[in-house]
Amino acid sequence: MTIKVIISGPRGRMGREALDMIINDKDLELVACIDRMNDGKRLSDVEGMPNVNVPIFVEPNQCFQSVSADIFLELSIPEVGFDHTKLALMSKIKSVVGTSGFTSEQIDLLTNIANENKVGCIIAPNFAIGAVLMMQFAKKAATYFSDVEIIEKHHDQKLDAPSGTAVKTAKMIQESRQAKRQGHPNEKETMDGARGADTEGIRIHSVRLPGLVAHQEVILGGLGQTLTITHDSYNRKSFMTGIKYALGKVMQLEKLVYGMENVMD
Ligand SMILES: NC(=O)C1=CN([C@@H]2O[C@H](COP(=O)(O)OP(=O)(O)OC[C@H]3O[C@@H](n4cnc5c(N)ncnc54)[C@H](O)[C@@H]3O)[C@@H](O)[C@H]2O)C=CC1
Ligand SMILES: O=C(O)C1=N[C@H](C(=O)O)C[C@H](O)C1
Repeated sequence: MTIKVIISGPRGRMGREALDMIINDKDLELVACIDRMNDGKRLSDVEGMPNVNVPIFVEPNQCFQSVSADIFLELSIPEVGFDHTKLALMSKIKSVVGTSGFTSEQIDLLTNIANENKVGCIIAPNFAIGAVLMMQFAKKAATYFSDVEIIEKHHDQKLDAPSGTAVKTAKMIQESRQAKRQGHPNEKETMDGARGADTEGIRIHSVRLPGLVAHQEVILGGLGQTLTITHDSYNRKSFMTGIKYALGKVMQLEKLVYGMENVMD
């Protein structure tokens, strides 16, 4: 039996790559798309899209009520991704969420909906295996180095800052160390933002430049030494193995899991 997938954001950079992955995988079947335009059209009617005869919906609820699907794959924009996921879970459709930029409160709300309805959901700040390992290594390193800063670097079309990966990395590091104010106690910013965003003392610096895809450095400092843990995604294929893995894993879940590290064997 194939796993039936609805994808949100099919014309985006991630959506387009995920469409190809799903279409070429014998275990997966694309059954519908949610987009901000082309309502009522078939995917095959849209220029530049693969020749697959599935419906496109602008209204997520109309899609969830009329299409039989196993999983909703959210890859659109932060502004709508939360509502889409909430509606999918309320319709008892398992969800895999790649879209970043959700607040902690939004993640808590989705967790409650998924867990109360016993519907599987994976929110993956980063699907790339190397990025997940980078976060785990950073968490481990922070048990020895309590001073740490994060530099995340992305393409200049990214809507949210800091990145979902940086936020999750900081959360994982916070599990290994006490909240700590870093730097000189009397330090002052003479230009706003010079020290980056502050999350329980961990500073996150966001770089946005054309030419970049998705990159992160976690720099840990100790007496006379630093340790830098780096991950680079050079293209969006780097995320596809993780998406395929999450689609398989979420089928076994009846609750929400935040982070791929929590479903990796
Ligand atoms: N978790 C992960 O490993 C990764 C997550 N991302 C995240 O995935 C999301 C998508 O990234 P990209 O593809 O680079 O962005 P993109 O800007 O290329 O694509 C977003 C797409 O969403 C569509 N969209 C806008 N409103 C919509 C609506 N109401 N319904 C359905 N679709 C709508 C846009 O038309 C666009 O085609 C971002 O939040 C990004 O941060 C990106 C790469 C990896
Ligand atoms: O927008 C992107 O491109 C990416 N977004 C995710 C994030 O916010 O961490 C994952 C990856 O970094 C690519």
